[in-house]
Amino acid sequence: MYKVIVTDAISETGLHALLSNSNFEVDQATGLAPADLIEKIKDYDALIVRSQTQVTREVIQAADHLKVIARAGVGVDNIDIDAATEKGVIVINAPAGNTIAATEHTMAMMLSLARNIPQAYGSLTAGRWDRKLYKGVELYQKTLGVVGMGRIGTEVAKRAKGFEMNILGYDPFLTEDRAKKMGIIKASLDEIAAQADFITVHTPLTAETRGLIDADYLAKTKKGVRLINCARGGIIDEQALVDAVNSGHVAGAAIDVFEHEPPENTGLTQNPSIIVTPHLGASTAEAQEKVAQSVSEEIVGIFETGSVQHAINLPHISATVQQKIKPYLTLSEQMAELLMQIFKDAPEKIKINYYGELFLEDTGLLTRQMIKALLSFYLDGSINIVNVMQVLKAHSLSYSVQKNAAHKGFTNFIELEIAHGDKKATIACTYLPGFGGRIVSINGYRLDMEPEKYLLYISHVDVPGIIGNVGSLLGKSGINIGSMYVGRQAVGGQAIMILTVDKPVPETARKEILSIEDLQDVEFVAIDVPEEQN
Ligand SMILES: NC(=O)C1=CN([C@@H]2O[C@H](COP(=O)(O)OP(=O)(O)OC[C@H]3O[C@@H](n4cnc5c(N)ncnc54)[C@H](O)[C@@H]3O)[C@@H](O)[C@H]2O)C=CC1
Ligand SMILES: O=C(O)CCC(=O)C(=O)O
Repeated sequence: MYKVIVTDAISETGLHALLSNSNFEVDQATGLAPADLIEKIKDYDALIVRSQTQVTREVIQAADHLKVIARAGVGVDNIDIDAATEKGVIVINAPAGNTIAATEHTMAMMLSLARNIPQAYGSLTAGRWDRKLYKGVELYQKTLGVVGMGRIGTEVAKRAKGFEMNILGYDPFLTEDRAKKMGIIKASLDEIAAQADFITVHTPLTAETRGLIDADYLAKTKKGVRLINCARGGIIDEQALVDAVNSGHVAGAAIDVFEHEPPENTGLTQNPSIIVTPHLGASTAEAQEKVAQSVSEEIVGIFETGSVQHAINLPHISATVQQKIKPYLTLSEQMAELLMQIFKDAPEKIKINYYGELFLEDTGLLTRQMIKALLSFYLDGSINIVNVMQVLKAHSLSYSVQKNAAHKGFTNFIELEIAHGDKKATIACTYLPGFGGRIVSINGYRLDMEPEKYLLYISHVDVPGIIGNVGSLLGKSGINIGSMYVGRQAVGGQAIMILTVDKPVPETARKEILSIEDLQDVEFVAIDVPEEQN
């Protein structure tokens, strides 16, 4: 049973995937004080938040079982991603569920700003009939600058075109071609400043975008410009905006998000030319259901099948690629576990070669899986595919990945090499559709071995009688041999023998086998084999 805690107001219908699954127990506890969250989080496997809950380093460090932090929305600036990655906790979000809601809120803010709707409403409801004061401007044929042409910026641009506005788009990833197809103009920030009547920002808040629209930038804008921020507080410098509005250079602003929430700057929130909403961009019934549904389904997937789609702290891998590399996920991990148990020394260098069709795929997850299996031999169980690269770096270990379209006789082939000083070991695997995974070589010896739970790895000189002697010693210890794989360099030369056995080989039996003449090494290997593979 996995325990999930939801600490912000989330759509109950959207949580259906979790609430209807008997493997999950869901507790809802909104408005927790930071100290209460630190106390409570200890018991939970997953945490779901919106933007209210601050998931700090202290919260993450206190979470003994936490595997997933899910943000039911886009921005993850309320979550300490570095702390989560260090602890091996996957952070996911729901990137697309509230795009339309935030887009429509931006349009509502732009129209309200153009026509002074909130101010006029306030005036009339206060008993005044003031038509002169609230004369507005049209959007028609005005120039709109969209800063950040991602999901929301793009949808805003599409809708603004419906109002027959001229659109200037700025985004490091916006190409001339895409701009042309959308019927907008790719522009620089300065071009937007010089030409735009309205500027709307739709970037995340990053070191680069904090204060992107500051006093210097505002000074470059057209007199009478109107600004909208439905993205993140801080992209437009609040005090610079207030000053520019009060000076009359900026005609007005519409702000949904603030540097501190709830906002502290009354010059901003009580300014007659600035309209404000309390972070309502994503607050529609539809968006809340979609984001809750997205994170719920993904949490079920992570715990039940290991599939991750919207991880912030893992490389993104599309569903199609996940499908293609799936057969290799367990196999590559088993191969690395096996190699470590016969190699024993901590690897100082790790080399991974992908051959065949895998050459074309994103193999980042397989690389992480193998390195995790190697390092887990010496490091504690807290290492996982989320934090493995950090652990690797912290131990100053190097790894390299090479890809080669050549097949090496198989459609796909993965080779793993580890080294400690001058000592080296290699292993390779392939996947045969219809037959399953196979280890096809160890230290240069060719094999055709199905990974099994318990193995005995023996290196010896190729002389008669070894197999019989090993078999009788195992029999004496009541250990049954399931199958046997042998490989040799030359008749009478170096050879290896791998036996699959039905139960663990006790250390006394291993030592007895090791004393057989012409036998150099005997290692008992236990690898993680899922039930369905047995
Ligand atoms: N007010 C609200 O309730 C909501 C706010 N948001 C916020 O809206 C923002 C945009 O969300 P999405 O469009 O879904 O994100 P997105 O990731 O699809 O788009 C962001 C775009 O910003 C661009 N960008 C990054 N740095 C930039 C820079 N320095 N200059 C120009 N462009 C830059 C990126 O290239 C990307 O195309 C986010 O901050 C998100 O947190 C999203 C939903 C609701
Ligand atoms: O959950 C919310 O209401 C805030 C949405 C938001 O800001 C986001 O998704 O980035």
